[in-house]
Amino acid sequence: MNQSKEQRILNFVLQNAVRGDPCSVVDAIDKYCSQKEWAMNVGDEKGKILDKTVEEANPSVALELGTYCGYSAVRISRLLKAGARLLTVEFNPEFAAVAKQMIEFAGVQDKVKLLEGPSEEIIPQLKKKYEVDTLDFVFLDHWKDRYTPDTKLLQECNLLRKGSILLADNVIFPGAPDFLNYVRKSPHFQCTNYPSHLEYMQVEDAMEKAVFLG
Ligand SMILES: O=C(NC/C=C/[C@H]1O[C@@H](Sc2ccncc2)[C@H](O)[C@@H]1O)c1cc([N+](=O)[O-])cc(O)c1O
Ligand SMILES: [Mg+2]
Repeated sequence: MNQSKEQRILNFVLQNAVRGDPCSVVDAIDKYCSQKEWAMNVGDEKGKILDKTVEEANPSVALELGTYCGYSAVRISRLLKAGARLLTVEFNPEFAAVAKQMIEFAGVQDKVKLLEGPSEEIIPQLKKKYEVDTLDFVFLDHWKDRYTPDTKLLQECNLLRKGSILLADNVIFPGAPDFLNYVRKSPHFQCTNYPSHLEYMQVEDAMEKAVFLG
């Protein structure tokens, strides 16, 4: 049975990155996806915006929606302080299997918990089943039409606190117009837009930071 693109990306990492070195894993994925096969990793240009926002948040508990191959899970977790953790949600079992191996090869498995299932089911379980009080940082990079309902769900489940930082990928391309509308109009969020480019392409894109005001 022939390999998926995600398996080819993982194999390239296993052959070309250094086990236990998250930066080498991130660099290998970027090398493969810029030179061989495009894939929807956040990439290095937007990845640098992600890095800065994670450093600003300095989270004890972070959530990622949309693990895919694990690129941003590795990128985020490499910046986490001792004892901090990232919960990442993926509902496609093939992608989750690749991401699990990517996370373990990078050596960040003690910081990252991959939760398999749809975000709308997992978010309401975070407090009781995953012992979360509130989230310090949330990276939204899953289906773009889920950004708004899941942001509302995070609020309804009391998972955000004054100062919680949400960062959304792709608000220009493929676009998340209803999310931009929702957070920019809401009195509960202070928003900042970070223009950038689509990963590995010369297409305009942007990330949106939305800080919860309580
Ligand atoms: O479509 C995009 N991303 C959707 C991502 C989806 C990821 O999240 C889950 S969906 C899910 C659902 C519910 N809960 C958890 C995960 C999918 O299995 C995939 O792993 C996208 C597309 C482009 N592009 O150029 O077309 C560029 C990007 O940067 C993108 O992020
Ligand atoms: Mg994306």
